[in-house]
This record gives sequence, structure tokens and C-alpha cells, in this order.
Amino acid sequence: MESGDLSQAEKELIRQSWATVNQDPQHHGTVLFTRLFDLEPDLVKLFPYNSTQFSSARECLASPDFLQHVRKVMLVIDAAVSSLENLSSLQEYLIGLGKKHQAIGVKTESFNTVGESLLYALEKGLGPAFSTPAREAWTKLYSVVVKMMSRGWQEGKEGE
Ligand code: HEM
Repeated sequence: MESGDLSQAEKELIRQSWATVNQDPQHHGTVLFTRLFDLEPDLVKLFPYNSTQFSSARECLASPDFLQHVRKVMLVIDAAVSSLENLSSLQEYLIGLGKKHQAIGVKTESFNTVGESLLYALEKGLGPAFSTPAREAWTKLYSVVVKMMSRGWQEGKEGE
């Protein structure tokens, strides 16, 4: 799907909701990852900073290194929201990012769980303002991001 599939009204819903959530990316990003680890607890093992694995999601979520990753994810989403008129400008970057995550050991299905967790965090952050059309718009946007990352993931897999 290309960015042209998002209507102007959908782009506006995305911008509005992100303006609220992005006031506190650390908090909403932590809500996202808390949900992600509830849904897929094994993902905690893929964050071995300084070669030591966290023994629990709670320990991982409290680590400054991990919080940097939360920040990185929120920055990628912010870049997507800022590039709604031209999402293909992010293509090369997202392909590279997908390749990197393949090397780290992330499965493509986990990208979808991140998407679910993002919707969860938006819902928690926005409450009733997170309308059904807003949810649909975000689902479309995130699927463009995942599609590009998955392409890179596949390239990484084939290059093994
Ligand atoms: C599916 C679960 C994910 C896991 C287990 C995971 C894990 C990791 C790990 C271990 C690193 C390297 C250490 C670090 O930079 O903190 C990393 C880097 C990174 N991740 Fe993730 N990640 C996941 C999802 C995502 C998603 C969905 C995004 C963005 C939409 C993302 C964005 C980034 C960025 C921007 C970097 C830095 C890449 C660089 O250094 O060039 N990650 N990730």
C-alpha cells in the first residue's frame, strides 16, 4: 500500500492523535512495550544490552538502554507521521531497519504484535478521542511501515 491510500481526512486524524501522544513519547512508548511484552514475553530476550539478558519484562522496561530503544521506535513513528505525504521517502531507511531486526532475531510476525500494541497505546492515551476512523487510519499507516520493514527482513533472510 502506498501513502496515496490514506485519504486527507485519515492523514489529519493521524496527525491530530499523534500531536497528543507525542507530547510524552516515553510514557506512551512504555505503555506500548508493556503491552508488547504481555502479548509476547519472549521478546524480552532479544534485548541483551551489555551481553546480559533481562530476567523479566519489568527489569527490561526499567533499563535506560531499553528506554532508548523505546525512544527510537517512537521517533520512527514520528518520522512516518511527518512523511504522510511521501511515505516512500522512508522506504530505504525502513528496509535497512527490517534487515537489522532480522539479524537481531526478531520474527516478522512480531512486527504485527508491535502494531497491535501501538493501537493499544493510542487507545490508552487518547481514550474516546481514538475513534474507529482514527484506528483504521493508524492501521493503514502502520501496515505501510511493516510492509517496508518486512521487505528488508526478507532480504536479510535471503542473504544469510
Ligand atoms: C518487535 C520487537 C522489536 C525488538 C525485539 C527490537 C529489538 C531491537 C534491538 C535489540 C536493537 C539494537 C539495540 C538498540 O538499538 O537498542 C534495535 C534497534 C532499533 N530498533 Fe528495534 N526492535 C523491535 C521493534 C522495533 C520497531 C517496530 C521499530 C520501529 C518502528 C524499531 C526501531 C529500532 C531502531 C530505530 C533501532 C536502532 C537501529 C540503528 O541503530 O540503526 N524496533 N531493536
